[in-house]
Amino acid sequence: MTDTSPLIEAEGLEVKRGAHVALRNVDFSIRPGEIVTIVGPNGSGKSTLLRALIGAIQPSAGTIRRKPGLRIGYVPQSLHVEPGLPLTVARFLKLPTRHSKKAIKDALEYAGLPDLHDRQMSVLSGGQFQRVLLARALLEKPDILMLDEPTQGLDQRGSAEFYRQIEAVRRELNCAVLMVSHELHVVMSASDRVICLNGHVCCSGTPEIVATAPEYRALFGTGTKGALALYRHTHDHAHDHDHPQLDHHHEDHAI
Ligand SMILES: Nc1ncnc2c1ncn2[C@@H]1O[C@H](COP(=O)(O)OP(=O)(O)OP(=O)(O)O)[C@@H](O)[C@H]1O
Repeated sequence: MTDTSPLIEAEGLEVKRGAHVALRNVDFSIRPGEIVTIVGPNGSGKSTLLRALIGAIQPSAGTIRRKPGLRIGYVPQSLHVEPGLPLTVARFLKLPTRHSKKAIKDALEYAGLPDLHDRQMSVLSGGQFQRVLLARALLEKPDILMLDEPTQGLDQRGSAEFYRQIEAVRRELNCAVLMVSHELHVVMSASDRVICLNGHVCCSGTPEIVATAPEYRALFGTGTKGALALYRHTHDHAHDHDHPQLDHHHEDHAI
């Protein structure tokens, strides 16, 4: 039988950054194959939550349980690569752990970059660079992929394409996805569950439930309504089998 127990589970999490309490009383869990998105205003603790779940920051209270042997693929917001440094994509992907040529080729393919092997890192476009970071995370064969605002600096189309790639990766590799994003309209409709954070969990649930929650509206207003519907109209065919809980017949009601 498939094991659907949570990959990571946090209870009563409190995380301090210096004297500042960045997170308090946060409960969280993610199951195999789920796409969960964290939204919230600047400084609401989104990156802090991801870093605590990875184990990069110690919580000051509460517990985090990771499934034994859990493999996490982490895609950071950005990464500085010395511009003058001659470094091909393939070599970059071998740092710091060596991987076989085949593994690198597969990872680039999953990330949507089959031909970029020998390209210099310094000449990549923003979208290509983020996909290389995605390929690097995929090399770890993650049970869960964590992305911290991975489309910063990409234009709207570039980020929509990036998120579609993430959905394709999830389908093919069957990994869970936990991401932080500001692009509510794109990301919320692609998620199974959305968590709205503001130092604590304001509200959480399916994109529809969160978009209509008063706590969410107090933070973001109702401005995502049109964009959320628009994205659905454009992409609902591709998403139907992935998100059976999304009912496309009710797009006109007030979300
Ligand atoms: N090293 C640190 N020392 C002190 N305070 C910190 C540190 N890192 C983060 N903080 C504070 O913790 C809070 C949460 O920061 P975090 O980066 O998690 O927010 P975020 O929701 O990811 O923000 P953004 O959307 O702007 O990226 C912020 O108020 C921030 O100023």
